[in-house]
Amino acid sequence: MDLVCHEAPEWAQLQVHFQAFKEGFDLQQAFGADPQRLEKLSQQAPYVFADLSKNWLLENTEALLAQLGHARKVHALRDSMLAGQAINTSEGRGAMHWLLRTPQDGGLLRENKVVQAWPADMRQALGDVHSTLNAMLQLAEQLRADSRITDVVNIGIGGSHLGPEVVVQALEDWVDTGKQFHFVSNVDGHELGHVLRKVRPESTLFLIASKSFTTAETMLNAHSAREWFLANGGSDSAEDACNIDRHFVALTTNTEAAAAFGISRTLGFWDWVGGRFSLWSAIGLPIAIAIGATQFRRLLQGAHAMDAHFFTAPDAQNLPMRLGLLDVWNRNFCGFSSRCIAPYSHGLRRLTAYLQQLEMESNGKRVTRHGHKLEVPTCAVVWGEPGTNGQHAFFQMLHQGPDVIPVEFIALRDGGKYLGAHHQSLVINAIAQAQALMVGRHGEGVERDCPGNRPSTFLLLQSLDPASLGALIALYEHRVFVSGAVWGINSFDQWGVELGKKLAQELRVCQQTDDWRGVDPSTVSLMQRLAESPVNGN
Ligand SMILES: O=P(O)(O)OC[C@H]1O[C@H](O)[C@H](O)[C@@H](O)[C@@H]1O
Repeated sequence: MDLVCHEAPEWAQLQVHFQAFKEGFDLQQAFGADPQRLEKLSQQAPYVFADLSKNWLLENTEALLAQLGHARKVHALRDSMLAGQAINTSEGRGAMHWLLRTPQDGGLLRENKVVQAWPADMRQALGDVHSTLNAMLQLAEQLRADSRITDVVNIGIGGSHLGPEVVVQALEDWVDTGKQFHFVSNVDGHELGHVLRKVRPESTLFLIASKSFTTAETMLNAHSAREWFLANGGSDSAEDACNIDRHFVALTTNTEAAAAFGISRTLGFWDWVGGRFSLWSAIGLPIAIAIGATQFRRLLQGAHAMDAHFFTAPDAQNLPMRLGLLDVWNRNFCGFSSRCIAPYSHGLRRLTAYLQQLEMESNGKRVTRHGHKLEVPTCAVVWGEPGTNGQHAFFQMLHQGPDVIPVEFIALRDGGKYLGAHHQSLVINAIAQAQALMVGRHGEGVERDCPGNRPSTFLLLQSLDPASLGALIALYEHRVFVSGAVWGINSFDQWGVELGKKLAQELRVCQQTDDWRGVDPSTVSLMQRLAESPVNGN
């Protein structure tokens, strides 16, 4: 029987190792004691330079973590992922999002001999990936050239929203269509309503993005968008120029449901693409319309370079492996319950929201994939805001609060087309914050003193271009895989989110029948308050 993670002898070894930190570990002294510290704890991975040296790591911490990784069979699980095996055990599916960015001939995976010969089903899957990709990019180019379309409205939620939104925002300097992009996710009618106020049916393209094509929020928004379209001059007859066929496209694995909704143009994908890993699939259509086929392929190329790195680099130089193990170290041994993400980039302002789904929906679990209960914490809370804004808000707590919270800085070497002085100021602030967290301030009075010795990681991209962004996102995907594998959890399902959806449906039935049997008094009272009209604002 498989051991749960904390029963592994390597786990106990790391607990003993952590004792050294209790006896007083100081980051600045660690740099003094080892002139090679920076070199050992930093690396260049494809498109991403990473400096891990300001973390609570001793000379041999990473080696001990790598031993834990081996004991937890992280590499074997990685091989299973690569072989397309059903590592998403609770749903009986593979997790092959990496295949979505693999070139038709196997690219770097074949060059690096990761894949010698694809088995027939894998060849078939790769062929299907490329036919859909080609069809999607062709459609994207057609739509880009269609000057009658001025606005693209993506309706989707979770994985069918966050990835495309983050990428389109991040690559704003690469958006060259002259079209406006809108992302509607919330079932709160204000979001859709505010977009519909700005657009006209004859110049708007609606993308209905939903892997399942059953998600309540997306379906309600899609129905409302269609009603608005028909009520404002659009038609459901193919004979009219402004018709649903021309103005709605579905992005889904459930092509039948899309057809039943009345959308004939559908781009499909496969159940082995998890929602939060789907921006590389047909769900990426808004990205492809925004930046065009060539740049979309660059996004895939950057991610593929990171895939090949993850599948081939030795542990000591494998960035997703190092970061995934660092996450386990920080969470389980150092006891840090959250991690702050601070992208020093306006383009990456929604990256944290994206990572919250990627990390917390993947690894926010407390049983192993074999059904054993874990007695140790798993995924840290991921939170944050872009810098320098965060500095003028919650950074106070990072510097002087009683809890130690590791911070992850993400910065760009080249700031793009805007004023150099702005970019200099932005990046220098990021570097100075990482320095301040480490050195602290002492001897200036209790209120002013900052304890310092606070850990951080610094990720540096050359620029916010499609390939670098692809690599950055793939880095996070694989890092989450690594920590999930160490904890022994299935990082690819999300049963926890089902419960609230089911209860919302049940409450609707209670409300319709006015039958509240079995429902707790607090819930009943809230539901009844909803039904009452407010009196004097109370
Ligand atoms: O793409 P859809 O099927 O509409 O799903 C959208 C989202 O909703 C679900 O509740 C899941 O928590 C997410 O993983 C998913 O991305």
